[in-house]
Amino acid sequence: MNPDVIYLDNNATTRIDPAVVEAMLPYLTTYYGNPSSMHTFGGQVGKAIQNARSQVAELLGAEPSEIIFTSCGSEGNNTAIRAALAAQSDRKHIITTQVEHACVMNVCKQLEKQGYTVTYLSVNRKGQIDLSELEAALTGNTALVTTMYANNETGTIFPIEQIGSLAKEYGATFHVDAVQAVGKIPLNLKTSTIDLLTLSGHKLHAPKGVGALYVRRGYRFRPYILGGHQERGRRAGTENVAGIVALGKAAELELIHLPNAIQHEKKLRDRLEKFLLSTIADCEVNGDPKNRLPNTTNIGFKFIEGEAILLSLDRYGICASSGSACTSGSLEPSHVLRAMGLPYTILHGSIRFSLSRYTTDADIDRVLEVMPSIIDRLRALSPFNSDAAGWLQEREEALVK
Ligand SMILES: Cc1ncc(COP(=O)(O)O)c(C=O)c1O
Ligand code: FES
Repeated sequence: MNPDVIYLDNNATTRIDPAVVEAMLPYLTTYYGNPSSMHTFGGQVGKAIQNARSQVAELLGAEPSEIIFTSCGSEGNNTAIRAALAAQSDRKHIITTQVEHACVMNVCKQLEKQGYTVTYLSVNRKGQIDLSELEAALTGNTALVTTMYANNETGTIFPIEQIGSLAKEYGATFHVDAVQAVGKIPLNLKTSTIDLLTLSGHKLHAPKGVGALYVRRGYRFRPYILGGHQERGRRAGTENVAGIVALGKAAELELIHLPNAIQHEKKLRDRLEKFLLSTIADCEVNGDPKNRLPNTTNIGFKFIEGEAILLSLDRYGICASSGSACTSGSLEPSHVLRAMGLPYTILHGSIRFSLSRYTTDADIDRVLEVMPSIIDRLRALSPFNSDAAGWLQEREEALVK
């Protein structure tokens, strides 16, 4: 591990567990056969894939036959949405939320151009949806309800089973983007209303470029990538064997680590949050404090730019983020925080710290040591740190009302 880096950006990606690297390496060197080949050399690789399938299934409380390996979370989400629409091709309505990841949002935008109607459920100041808005939107024409399990930016967890029960009442498919939930909180799909669920390896200490899609047994699944017969004809393409073995191992390790990791991350996250809120003026937590991932905190510091905070933290080797990795750099305020209706002054000054089981007390101590002076310095430089700021905020609050 790079000893100079304090890595608090685990919702963007995670460190690969050394045991995962060890498990995958033989499939990049010795066992390079094609799992579809007839010979024993290829066949043993096929067995490794089946083993990984069982490991991923076990983490989710699913059956191995319910797991399809994919190349990433984005592929899983694209596949799930298209599969749901193909399963009920007479229905032309989709329900999603205003805070989804780009790989759901942009598919929905495209589907609108292709004749589908999409309802984007709003969220409140905590980033929570209103179930009555969902109920009012559902009709017999709704093919799909697709929501995330937990938000990548704020960690807010949606009431998944309640959403699923409503979707079922109207015969709609329920797809969940659980990329940020798997490996962070326990899931049990045995007793769930979820039909399709997406996960991504690089968010749970496996490498980038591998993921999985859970498809409930009996679901009329239509493949998205057509070609050979891999994954029982449900996802064509020669398998990323090393990546799949890695994902299997990472899933197995999550089952072992999860209970302690939750306690560990929550304790450190809460300490970080409490200290910052009590020592720095004009800052607040964005998200739902009661229903939130244990590893995530998103904090808005009024009157300064989040990007400036990140650059200052970067000078100390501290990695955090604002918005999501794929939209950062655009200087556009996050669509998630915007949908939550946050005032302009917080919207631009919000940053996310996301922890993992590798985060240490010393990491948090270092952040606490440097943050107050970073914020003081930036506020002293800020053109908003004057009467103008108060005026701007009042004007905005008046507009919101
Ligand atoms: C909520 C959510 N969905 C989907 C994705 C996409 O996953 P991947 O990077 O594996 O394509 C991400 C990752 O950034 C995410 O945070
Ligand atoms: S690809 Fe991960 S945040 Fe966008």
